[in-house]
Formats: sequence, C-alpha cells, structure tokens
Amino acid sequence: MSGKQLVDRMQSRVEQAKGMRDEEKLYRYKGVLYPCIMCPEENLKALDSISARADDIMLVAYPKCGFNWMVGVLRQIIAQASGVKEESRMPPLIEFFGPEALTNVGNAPSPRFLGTHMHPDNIPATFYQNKSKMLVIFRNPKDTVVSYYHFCNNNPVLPSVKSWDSFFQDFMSGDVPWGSYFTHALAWEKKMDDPNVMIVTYEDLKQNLSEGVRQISTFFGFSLTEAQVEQISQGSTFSAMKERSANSHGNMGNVIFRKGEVGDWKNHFSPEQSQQMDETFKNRLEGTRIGALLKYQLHCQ
Ligand SMILES: Nc1ncnc2c1ncn2[C@@H]1O[C@H](COP(=O)(O)OS(=O)(=O)O)[C@@H](OP(=O)(O)O)[C@H]1O
Repeated sequence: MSGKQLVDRMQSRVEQAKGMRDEEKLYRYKGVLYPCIMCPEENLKALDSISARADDIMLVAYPKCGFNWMVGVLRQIIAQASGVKEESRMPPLIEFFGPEALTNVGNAPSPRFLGTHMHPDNIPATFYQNKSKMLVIFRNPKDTVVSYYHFCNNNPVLPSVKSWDSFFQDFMSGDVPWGSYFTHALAWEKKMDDPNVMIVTYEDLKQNLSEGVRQISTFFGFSLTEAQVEQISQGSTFSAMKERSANSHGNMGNVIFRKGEVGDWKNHFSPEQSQQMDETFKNRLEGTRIGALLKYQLHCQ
C-alpha cells in the first residue's frame, strides 16, 4: 500500500469514527482495551499468523512514549544505510494492519520495518522465537499521561475524555487503550537482559539525539558516518518532524506532534495527582532497572 493510500485509509477511518458514539469506540480483548476502528478483533486475531524474521526492525512503545518520533528516526536510518529513500508513510503498527495487509507483510522483502503498542507479553511470540531486534522507547509516566489525555481529546477514533481528572484516574488504573503503563514497564523489566531488546527513553533522546541515533543504528547493525548521524538528528527534531507532519500524517499530524517537551505535566497535575503518581511509581517501579532508566526523580519530582 502506498503512503498516500495509507494516509487516505487513516482519514476514512477518522471519518467513520465521527459517526460513532463514544461508548462504541473501545472494546476489550483478553482484558485489555483497544480502539474498535483501528484494531478490531479480527486484526488482533490475525497477528497469530505473522511470521517474524531475524532481520525485522521492530519498534515498540506504550502509547504516547515517542513511537512516531522513532518511526521518523528509523526510516531515516534505513534510508541512509541502504541508500533507498522511502516516501514518508503512516506508522507501521501491526495491530492496525488486518488480515489482508498482514499477508502483504508476509511477502515483503527484508528488512521489514514493523511496530506495535502491544504489551510485551502480547507481541506475537514469533518475534522472540526468531530473535527479531526490538527497539523500545519509554517516557516518564507524568508526561505520558498528559500526552495521552490530549490525544484522546483530539482523536475521533477514541472516546473523548470527560475531564483531565477522570482520564488521570483511568490511566492510573490501566483503564486506557493498550492497558496499564506500569504493567508494560514491569514486563519490559524482565526483558532487559535480552540482547535483542534495546530500551531508550524519550528524555535521554531529547537531551542527546545524536548519541541515540548512533546507538540505535549500531543496535540494528547499520553503520553510519558522523555526517549521516548529524543529518538524521537534525531531521528528527520536534520542529522538523512537525513541519513535515501534514505530509507524513495527514490530518493527524498536528494531533500527534503536539508539544514535544519534557515536563509539560507541571501544567496539568494537581499536587494530589503528583503525589498519587509518585506513590504508584514508588510502589511499582522503584528499585527496578527500568525505573532507574526513567530517571523519575529528575523528570517527575
Ligand atoms: N521529534 C520529536 N521530538 C520530541 N517529541 C516528539 C517528536 N515527535 C513526536 N513527539 C512527541 O511524542 C508524543 C507522541 O507519542 P507517540 O508517537 O508514541 O504517540 S502514539 O501513541 O503513537 O499516537 C507527543 O508528545 P506530546 O507533545 O507531549 O503530546 C509528540 O509531540
């Protein structure tokens, strides 16, 4: 499917959603909420048929942790390393594909660039069995929930949010699409020694994108010159990607590329909400390696 066809398909789904009631927009599959339009049950069931390859380039992120940012970075790395310039396309989320598109994925040449928001234990086992390399991007939970809140408010395929306070509570209890942030983080904790998994954070990349690009390309076995690393980093800043977003993401460009900052939570959280998040982080993630990677004290306190 061409980039234009994908953007058109996304936009027709957005139009379809505008005719739906909020309570029709989410459903549960194996206990986790998913958006009906983007990932109907047939899409999730079809994932059982996917066959992973060792040279697949897999990108994984809990929603709003920087998935689209890394899509931009990886596309440029692949283009620079292979010399093939690819037109910008919509995010390659396997749960959005459906049976027909998955058949095309099966016939696509290597290396395939695929992605998902799924919980690590729900990613098809074939990716682990066949040792596909996975890049995981995580973000501090306070900025993640703020980004998620704005996204739900501006994305017709998701139910609009009643209030910041109610969305915050839903996020804390994991009652949001793709499930609990904390459950995802704890599951990645168990995979931190897997040589085929690389976990990066939104905040570290904001601080030093060039170093991130260097490490990510090395992880996937690409060797780039310093000039290429710099070119990719400059082409992947928030402002550069936002500028291209009407072309790459159609009407959703301005929704996905919203603010792109660390610390926007300070404009949304009440002192009580901040304390509740601090306590939850302490109870669930303090003392874990993924918790340390997130630098909670620096970014959230
Ligand atoms: N290049 C770049 N630099 C910094 N930040 C960036 C960049 N690209 C996207 N973003 C920010 O990432 C947030 C969207 O996350 P996702 O792409 O994971 O969203 S989605 O779940 O796939 O819809 C969303 O965060 P917020 O702005 O805080 O809402 C985007 O602005």
